[in-house]
Amino acid sequence: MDRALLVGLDLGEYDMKTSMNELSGLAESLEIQVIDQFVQKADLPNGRTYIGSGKVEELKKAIQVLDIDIVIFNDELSPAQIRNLEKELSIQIMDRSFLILQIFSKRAQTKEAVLEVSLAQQRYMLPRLIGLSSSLSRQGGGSFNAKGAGETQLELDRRKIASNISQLERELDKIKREKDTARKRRQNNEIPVVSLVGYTNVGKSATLNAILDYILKVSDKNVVEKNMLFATLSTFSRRIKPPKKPAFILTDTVGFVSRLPHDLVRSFESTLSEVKHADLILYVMDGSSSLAPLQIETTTEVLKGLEADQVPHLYVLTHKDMMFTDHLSYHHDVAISNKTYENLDVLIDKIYQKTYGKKIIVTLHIPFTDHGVLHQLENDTMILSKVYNDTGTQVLVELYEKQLSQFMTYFKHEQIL
Ligand SMILES: Nc1nc2c(ncn2[C@@H]2O[C@H](COP(=O)(O)OP(=O)(O)OP(=O)(O)O)[C@@H](O)[C@H]2O)c(=O)[nH]1
Ligand SMILES: [Mg+2]
Repeated sequence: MDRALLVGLDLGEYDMKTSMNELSGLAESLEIQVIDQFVQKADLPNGRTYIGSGKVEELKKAIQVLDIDIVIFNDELSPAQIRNLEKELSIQIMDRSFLILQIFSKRAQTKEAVLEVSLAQQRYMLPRLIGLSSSLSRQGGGSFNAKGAGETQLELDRRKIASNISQLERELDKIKREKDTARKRRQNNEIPVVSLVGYTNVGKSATLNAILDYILKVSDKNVVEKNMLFATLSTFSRRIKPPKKPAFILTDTVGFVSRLPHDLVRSFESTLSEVKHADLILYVMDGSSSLAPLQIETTTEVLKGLEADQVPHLYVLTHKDMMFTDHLSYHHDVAISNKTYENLDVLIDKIYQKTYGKKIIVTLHIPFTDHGVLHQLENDTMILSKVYNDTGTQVLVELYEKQLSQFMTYFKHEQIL
């Protein structure tokens, strides 16, 4: 197991303790052992080495005394900063972006996620090749033509990466087009799409599983839910059709973390485009965590970047079974438990109100010739009464406002409640 030192620069932009703890969690999920943390207060990062020269000296000593293998920085470093730090500390340097990319790379399973992570990694690498190649030629050292050979190699590497990037972009574009077609087909069916979004490990996948189990009585779990960062890296959609109600599509997707690497968000365009086209977004927060408000801030930021912040939404707190009462003061529409299923019915009700509108009671007249319609009403609405007459069936049904358009030709009148 690699032994790591974490380094953070406190520029007063965010809560340092929380952020360093999160970095520590990220490192641990790559099975890196965190030995100690260094935080320096500063007005600006040092252009050459990110932290000040005094701190670099201090780090050098700590690396020896604590027998450290990697130094991890809580920020994205410039190519020059990586190169200079590597030179001065003679040790492997990782920045926050690289660390997150590594985790994604380890977790990616579907073809789409694997391609997206590779694309993000190649995009991250391209401007950093100089740093990497200088450390390579240092290792090779001594050759009389080292500099020239290094430059040629650099050019070759650069071309290779650029060609990988366009290859990956092409493959992902193909997947995205297929998904667009599937989505259009769904939109034509007018089934609303509801997307679960939020910070990593807050309970998005668990919410999908709980709804499947509670509403549909499908007890075999459908998506992986795990107490680990970035358990889900691909989108998974399930059609949810409770008895006597219309269907909707529920989509689980990749979780966020604060300051997600820009390359990563850009590369996950195909996966995240689902969110942008959703009819309703469920902002999921862990109600048992004091970090919930911070997590929702991050989620809102990412959604803004995806131009998905205008989509109608609901704030959902999970972990109600483990929640401190004061956390109920977090702004939310519903607090649920995916363990006891408390309030899942409330959540479902709210999802219907947001996607299908309010409930109404109407009288419809279905001629005998359109018998299939009665069957559909039995399935998708609540039939309150039925009277047969000479020409067909007069039915009193309770349904959602937006369902009515399908049955408009049979409409007689609405009952005012
Ligand atoms: N007690 C309790 N545990 C929950 C609840 N919701 C989720 N969990 C647990 O929290 C952990 C994380 O849940 P996931 O559903 O995997 O989280 P996620 O948001 O999908 O995470 P990523 O896929 O990493 O983005 C799992 O161990 C769940 O079983 C809840 O309401 N109560
Ligand atoms: Mg998940």
